[in-house]
Amino acid sequence: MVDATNSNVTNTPVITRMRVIPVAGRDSMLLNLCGAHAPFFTRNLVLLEDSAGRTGMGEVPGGAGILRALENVVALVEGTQVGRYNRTLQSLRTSIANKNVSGQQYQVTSAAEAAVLKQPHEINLRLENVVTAVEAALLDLLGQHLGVPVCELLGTGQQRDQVPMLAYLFYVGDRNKTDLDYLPGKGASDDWYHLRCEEALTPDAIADHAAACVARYGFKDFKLKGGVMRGEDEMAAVAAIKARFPDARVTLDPNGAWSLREAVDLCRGKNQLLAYAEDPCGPEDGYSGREIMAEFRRATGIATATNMVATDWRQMAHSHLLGAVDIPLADPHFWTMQGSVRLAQLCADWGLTWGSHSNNHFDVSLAMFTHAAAAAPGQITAIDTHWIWQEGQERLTVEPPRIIKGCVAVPDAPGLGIAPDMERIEAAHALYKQVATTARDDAMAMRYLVPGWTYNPKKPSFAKD
Ligand SMILES: O=C([O-])C(=O)C[C@H](O)[C@@H](O)C(=O)[O-]
Ligand SMILES: [Mg+2]
Repeated sequence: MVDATNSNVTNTPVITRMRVIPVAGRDSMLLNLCGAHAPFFTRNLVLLEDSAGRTGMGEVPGGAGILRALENVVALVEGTQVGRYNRTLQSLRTSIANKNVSGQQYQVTSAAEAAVLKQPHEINLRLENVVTAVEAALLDLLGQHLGVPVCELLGTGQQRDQVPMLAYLFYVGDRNKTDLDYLPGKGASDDWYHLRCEEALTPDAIADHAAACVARYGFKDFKLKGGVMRGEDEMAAVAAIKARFPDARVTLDPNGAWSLREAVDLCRGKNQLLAYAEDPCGPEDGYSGREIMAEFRRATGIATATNMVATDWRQMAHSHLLGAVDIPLADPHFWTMQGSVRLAQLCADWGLTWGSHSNNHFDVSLAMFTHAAAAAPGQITAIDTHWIWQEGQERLTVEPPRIIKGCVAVPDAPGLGIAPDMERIEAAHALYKQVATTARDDAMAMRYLVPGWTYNPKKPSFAKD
């Protein structure tokens, strides 16, 4: 019998250093139910160095809570073997679960998070964010050690060569009405790099954004962030996109801002317009978001997607019993890379469709999304990415994955297929130190457009009364 403790069977490289680096990047004035994105977003980066001289990378949402939790687990990661990554991740889970994290501050950056934080699942999400940052970097190192891409190490291995991404469109506020440090765009007036910094509040302007994205990235799928204008106006914007790109799959995500009645009235009979509806409604009148979404689905026959009401395994089980969600958006940042692929396997076997949610992110996360989606079996929906709002001006890697014809090609290179650009990382860290306290305060930015504005989860943020 082989002795599992024998050093001969555990001679993979050892983690010699774990660095946790909070970073910031620039953003446009994107509108959502929570307000308007401020000019900067933050992320937490993990860099793991091993005894073979390699570096592995992981990226997760920003915020002081995740940062502190990552710093607290450094001693559990340094000195461990790359090949024993599951053991290391398990020790992280145990350590974090045993700590009382409820007293820590968590930075709310989205309507989806705001809704989630009202529920006890807050702690799970944070735990998984912390685990994912280390998991991604460990898998990156293991892939490099074995000479295989990360997607080969997930689930039943690589399922596709190309990962479809969607054009994630937003209404954009007028940065000139603020004294905040938003960057102006560049290039020709119809180019995406220019348009993404300009006000876009009408269906025509949104369709122009869609066209500019198609010209630059070749997307075939679109998502409009709703919960901003009146529901009718947002549906008109979807219709404007569809009029320009009749074959496109388009969805709208008001982050549960509509009541069930409004959602049904807006969407019933609109199957030609909406490929699926993302969180059209949420909890109301004592019924859970899952129950209300199930009613919406029965009343309209339109498939539903969510990153709000089926965000962990327990919610997923209830959601499935109710038939509430067709497309769980299993963002690997809060499901973990392994967990997200596990959910994809379940989707393939149960007749559901896997997809992923996103938040503003850098190129490390783009690579993580790509590998998780590459390992997702069966039919998947084009995955969310905010990268189009950063691409061309932000990067932390030497050569970020590229979106071409609406897809990212799965890298053949070992690991995540990316390499850190330390100069860019140091610059993003220096920016973080300048802006961390105000980054992604969506209400603050919205108050420049609507004085005295406050968040109401059931009222579109920019709709006139
Ligand atoms: O699908 C979603 O709900 C999201 O992408 C959440 C994000 O935080 C989005 O609302 C945003 O970036 O404003
Ligand atoms: Mg969503």
